Amino acid sequence: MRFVKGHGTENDFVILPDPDGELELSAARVAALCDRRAGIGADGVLRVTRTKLSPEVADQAGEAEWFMDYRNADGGVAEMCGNGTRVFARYLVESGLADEGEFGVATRAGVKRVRLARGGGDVSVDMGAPRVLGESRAVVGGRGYEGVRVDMGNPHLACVIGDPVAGLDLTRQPAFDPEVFPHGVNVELLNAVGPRRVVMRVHERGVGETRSCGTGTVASAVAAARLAGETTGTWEVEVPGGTLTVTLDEHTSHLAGPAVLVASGEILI
Ligand SMILES: N[C@@H](CCC[C@H](N)C(=O)O)C(=O)O
Repeated sequence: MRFVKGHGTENDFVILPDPDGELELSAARVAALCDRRAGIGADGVLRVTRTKLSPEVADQAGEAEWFMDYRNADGGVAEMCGNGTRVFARYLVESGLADEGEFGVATRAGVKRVRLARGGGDVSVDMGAPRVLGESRAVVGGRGYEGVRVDMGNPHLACVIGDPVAGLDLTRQPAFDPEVFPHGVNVELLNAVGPRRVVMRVHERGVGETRSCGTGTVASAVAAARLAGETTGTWEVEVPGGTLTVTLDEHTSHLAGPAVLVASGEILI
């Protein structure tokens, strides 16, 4: 089986081309591919398949030829992945499956419009309107942090905190209220470091700490904006793997940053 490896601000993915929808992708298979010692290593898998061949998203086929079937490193299915969408778009354009410019990508959270040029540069994606659902609490290293619940298609709890995020221990899943998040949650911890500039770390559901999370950066911008009494504007979100730009307007949100393909090969396991 062929694969391509790519990343967006070091949120990394194994890309599996499956144009005819023939691949049986079990959770165990995904976890084996994402294993950083016995496999290729990645935060998740992006299966590239035709929308019209995928019953769960076939209604999006008129707007998006290709479906990003995203799986977390533990093998679980997630609704949406912001960096994954950008890397997926990069793969489609560089492999000739889509033309540069703007086009739709089908996801479990609906069609996402992406914009990019062939050969490099930023990939931007219209992430849709973040839904603020209220507040909740995460506990990290015995300390509780209040945060904002943001639905980006997938669940987030974004906490603007006073402690420096650099000192946090994110080797374990932060504790959260399972009644509020029955399907788990991605937890972002952030410091406001300047006007519309934040530093963020994230513990992703189904993965662990990652070096970036696109949906998480949008949730973080929403949390920082609320604290500043703002609803629109452009935020720079520094993550361990780089910097992403998040723009919030009245109707939607945009995420922009680099998306890079680094290798391709044959899977032997
Ligand atoms: N890294 C992603 C988010 C991937 C899904 C997440 N772990 C979940 O389970 O919801 C991003 O860039 O958004």
